[in-house]
Amino acid sequence: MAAFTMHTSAATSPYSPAGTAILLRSRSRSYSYPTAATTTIRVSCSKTTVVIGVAADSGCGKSTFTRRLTSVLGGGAEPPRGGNPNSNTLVSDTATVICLDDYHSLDRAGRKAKGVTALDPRAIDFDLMYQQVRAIKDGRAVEKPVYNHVTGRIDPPELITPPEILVIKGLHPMYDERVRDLLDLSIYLDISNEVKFAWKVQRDMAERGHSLESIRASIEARKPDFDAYIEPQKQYADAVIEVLPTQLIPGPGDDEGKVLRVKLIMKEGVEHFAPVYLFDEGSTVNWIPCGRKLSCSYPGIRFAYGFGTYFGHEVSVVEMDGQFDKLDELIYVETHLSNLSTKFYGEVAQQMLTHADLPGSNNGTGLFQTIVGLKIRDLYEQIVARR
Ligand SMILES: Nc1ncnc2c1ncn2[C@@H]1O[C@H](COP(=O)(O)OP(=O)(O)OP(=O)(O)O)[C@@H](O)[C@H]1O
Ligand SMILES: O=C(CO)[C@H](O)[C@H](O)COP(=O)(O)O
Repeated sequence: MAAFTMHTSAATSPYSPAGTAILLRSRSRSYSYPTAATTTIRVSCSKTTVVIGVAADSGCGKSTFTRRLTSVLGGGAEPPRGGNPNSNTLVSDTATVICLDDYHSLDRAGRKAKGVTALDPRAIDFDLMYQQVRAIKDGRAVEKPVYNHVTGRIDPPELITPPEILVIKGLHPMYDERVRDLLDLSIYLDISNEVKFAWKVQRDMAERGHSLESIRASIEARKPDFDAYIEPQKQYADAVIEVLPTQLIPGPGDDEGKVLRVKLIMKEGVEHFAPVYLFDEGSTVNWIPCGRKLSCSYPGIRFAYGFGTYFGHEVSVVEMDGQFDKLDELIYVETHLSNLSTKFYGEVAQQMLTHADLPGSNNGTGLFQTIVGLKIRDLYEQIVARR
């Protein structure tokens, strides 16, 4: 159920530190962390690991998003050299992406024996997840376990050294309060049931030979735990990319789930994260860009911009329904969006063209993932500059 309403209420920043400073020293920096009595945070360091959380159900675009993100950050992302061929980690010059599946405390057989799904917190070692993310943020390397998706077992650990940006992607990056508090920005990819089903069919039926019935059964089997443990995390997200069926096709709509209505919901008041807007900040806008400058075939394209509340937080929302015919014309749309955190004119369009082969490159999923990637780069640069 969508939690976005057009009322207003007080914004709450997830970052409201309070406490007395305790000085900790790590390899290349010194920090002072808050405890219970003052609001002082003193930080001086030569190296900073910014931590980003990306949450979504399985098969909902986390890997696609992190590929776009590492590209925006620069340099190719690859599994650790010479390591486990089934590693779930990606390392680039700037960022390391770890997959939280690696913190499964129960392997596939263990989950089966106990009758719990991979979404159930009992299958996850949150203590270790917290300790290791905390350590990396503090500039210390860790030996992280590896969950092997080929064998379904937990492999020997791999070394993770502190990068400039650590992305933790998976089912539960915002589930545990201790881990959540380590995040400098949190993203939730909110894929509606209809679209999730269409994507699963596309991947698991076309590419993996599963039957329609087995795909339906697997989604149904995970749904209670998804509703209980995964979806509630979206209330903590600083940005949500919500993917819904189109409203541009009347009647039964688009039953292949190819034409999508995508919303970028951005919390107000988040440090270093200024929401993107269309035309005029704070107004309500409906825009059909099709015409001389943007080619649109049926069913066209519609943008909207407005604000409201999401789980009690003030938010701005940019929405795109439909798909682009010609990606090189996207620059026309880009010029009407502000606060994009681009470094040069046309950077969004350039990123979208570079990754035209990734799923969602012709619609709002690719557009908003790219924009969130640029915002993360900007957030990182602001944090480093401040420190
Ligand atoms: N924006 C999109 N548009 C269309 N299909 C998409 C989109 N994003 C993802 N998909 C489909 O979902 C599949 C899974 O995407 P991706 O690997 O990025 O998800 P994931 O959350 O990392 O999955 P997993 O957790 O299973 O590794 C893709 O192969 C594609 O079929
Ligand atoms: O939801 C998942 C995470 O994306 C996987 O189902 C979970 O990690 C278990 O993996 P596998 O099915 O390979 O044992």
